[in-house]
Amino acid sequence: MDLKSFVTIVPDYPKKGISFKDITTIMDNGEAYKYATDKIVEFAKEVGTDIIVGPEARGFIIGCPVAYALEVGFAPVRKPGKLPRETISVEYDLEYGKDSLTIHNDAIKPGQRVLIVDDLLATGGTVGATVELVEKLGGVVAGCAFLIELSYLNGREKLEGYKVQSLMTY
Ligand SMILES: O=P(O)(O)OC[C@H]1O[C@H](OP(=O)(O)OP(=O)(O)O)[C@H](O)[C@@H]1O
Ligand SMILES: Nc1ncnc2[nH]cnc12
Repeated sequence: MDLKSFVTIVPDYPKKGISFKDITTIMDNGEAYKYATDKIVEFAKEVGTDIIVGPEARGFIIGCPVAYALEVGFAPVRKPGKLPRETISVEYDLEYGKDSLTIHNDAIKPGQRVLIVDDLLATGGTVGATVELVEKLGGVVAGCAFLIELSYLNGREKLEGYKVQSLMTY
């Protein structure tokens, strides 16, 4: 399947002046959504996965069906103040801004193999912070999977030494 044909490019994303890659047109097509999910499931099996971790909000949309298909758990990574129990947090840079991410401090068991899943790799700030959160809890990052990688932003440099899969590159 030509997954790229389901991505909608918004050339001048309002106010932020970036070329936005809209994945909602993958998700609202059952076949495309399943195809993308199945590809990440294959990668998850290859690297060995005990649990999926995904950053809000689009990481949930991609990560949860992968967890369901693998019959493993999903642990959410969220912006501060959203998770109800005790968390650990890490600061990170976005392509357009700065923020922190948090995870429940008991979400990952030490030694668990974690697949980090998100819709898109841009500067790598989000995934870099997510890797840090997982490792702080004693998890082993088995790999990182994305639908889209914006290679011109060099986010992969933040993932040196980790297994990375992107289904589409721009
Ligand atoms: O590699 P980076 O430069 O960190 O950018 C990638 C992140 O940016 C977007 O999320 P955003 O923070 O916009 O939140 P959203 O998923 O809630 O829209 C996207 O879903 C990734 O998580
Ligand atoms: N260019 C982009 N398109 C969609 N989501 C993004 N998140 C960060 N940069 C993005």
